[in-house]
Amino acid sequence: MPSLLLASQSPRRKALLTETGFSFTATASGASEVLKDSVSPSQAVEELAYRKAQAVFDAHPDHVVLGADTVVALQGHILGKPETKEEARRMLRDLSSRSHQVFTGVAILSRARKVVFHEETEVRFQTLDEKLLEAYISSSEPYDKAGGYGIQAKGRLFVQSIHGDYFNVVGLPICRTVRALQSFHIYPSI
Ligand SMILES: Cc1cn([C@H]2C[C@H](O)[C@@H](COP(=O)(O)OP(=O)(O)OP(=O)(O)O)O2)c(=O)[nH]c1=O
Repeated sequence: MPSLLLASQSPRRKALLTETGFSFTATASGASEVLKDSVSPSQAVEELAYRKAQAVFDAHPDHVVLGADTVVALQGHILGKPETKEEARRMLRDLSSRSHQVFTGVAILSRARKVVFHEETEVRFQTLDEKLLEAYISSSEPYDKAGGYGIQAKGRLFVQSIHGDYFNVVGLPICRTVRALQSFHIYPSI
């Protein structure tokens, strides 16, 4: 059976794959995440997922390599990870009382096949309570996450509704990923 390499150091992606029953080895890709400004959210996540997978595949061509990338998009504009408290505050205020889209791109590469796709989930935030917002941005949670929140943790306090694959928001669209991995003869154990 081919063995799976995850081109990611994201703790969420590792946990999602493990909980779903996959065995794999995780390795950092070191791929550049710089993109042209004109690129759309769906193009961005597919391109970055591909770069991450390709960087690891180049070093391990006998494996099946999976890369992924997640961004939040508000009215077509990409929100990455906030670097400062001010940036996190601004991002979360922008998301307040509105719907945004979470895009995750996935690339799976082997010698025999290449599969690249993205999944989109719509998330609506309730009107943010200023006290909760200040407490949230004073925690460490927003800073390694696209859009500055984590739906799987305290960030769920802001979420009014979601339409689409929940796991896509956390960082990996499990349903489509499982199907795609099957086409590489990689199956979860149950
Ligand atoms: C919106 C949202 C994003 N995120 C995370 C998923 C991704 O890990 C992160 C977006 O950053 P990515 O650049 O996609 O991934 P990463 O840097 O964490 O890991 P790697 O490049 O090694 O694969 O935001 C959540 O955990 N919860 C959420 O609700």
